[in-house]
Amino acid sequence: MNRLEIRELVIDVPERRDGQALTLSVEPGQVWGVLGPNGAGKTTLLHTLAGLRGPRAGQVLIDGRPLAMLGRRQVARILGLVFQERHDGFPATVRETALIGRHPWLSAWQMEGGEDLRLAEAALERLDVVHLAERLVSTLSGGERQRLAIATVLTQAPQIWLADEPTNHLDLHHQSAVMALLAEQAAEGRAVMMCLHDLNLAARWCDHLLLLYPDGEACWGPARNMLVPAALERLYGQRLATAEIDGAPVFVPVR
Ligand SMILES: Nc1ncnc2c1ncn2[C@@H]1O[C@H](COP(=O)(O)OP(=O)(O)OP(=O)(O)O)[C@@H](O)[C@H]1O
Repeated sequence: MNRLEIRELVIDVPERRDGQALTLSVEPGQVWGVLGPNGAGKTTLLHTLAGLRGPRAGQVLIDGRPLAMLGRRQVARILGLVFQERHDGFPATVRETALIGRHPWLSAWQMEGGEDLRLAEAALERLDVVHLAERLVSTLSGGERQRLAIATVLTQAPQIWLADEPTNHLDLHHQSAVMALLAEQAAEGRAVMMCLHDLNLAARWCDHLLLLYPDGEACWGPARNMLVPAALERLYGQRLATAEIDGAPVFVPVR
């Protein structure tokens, strides 16, 4: 089990003054949601946490060790990132793509073995794309691609999940299935942080929330403390009506 710690972190959003420094820990077993309007810096934060871009200030630590001091392979064995956007590099099938998740676990030139194939197959099955295993990725629909991206990270088997809008392109059933998968990952002792645009998915599935405001302001804490209608209305600049269904708050934008 690994914990992700953010210490006095100022993300580098181009052409924006320094935002509030973030200090928080994503503990094994926790599901964090990052909420904020377009351009608030959610993707920038996730990429900073994954070590893909540097912060303006502060540190990202895994189990107390600065991310910058860990090798890329070591990081890739611990931390998985579901990207918001993806581009086809070279023609590959769905199965070959899922198997890319095993690369951090293989030495240079080592072929994937039976256990790697088994993990990939199980992940494809779990994300409901196993029937597409032989298909070229370029032929997939948006939702099928999204499910493959998550299956690839599941094949990678990281202890820390960073997911950028994991429910993008998904129909209602697959949205629920993916949120249930991420909650299950946490219940098994992994740490999960995801960016979400859907407040209601966040309210139902996340136990902690980080609100990122477009001016760089931020607040974070247990979800029940963050799901305050006035704070959410200010976050999105949008009036909301609130109800409660199944014990979770539900927010609907109103005119
Ligand atoms: N290379 C760049 N040059 C200039 N501005 C950039 C660059 N990369 C990102 N930005 C800006 O940084 C801000 C934060 O972008 P980011 O993708 O992190 O936002 P986000 O909260 O994930 O948005 P969304 O909800 O639209 O996905 C945006 O205003 C974006 O236009």
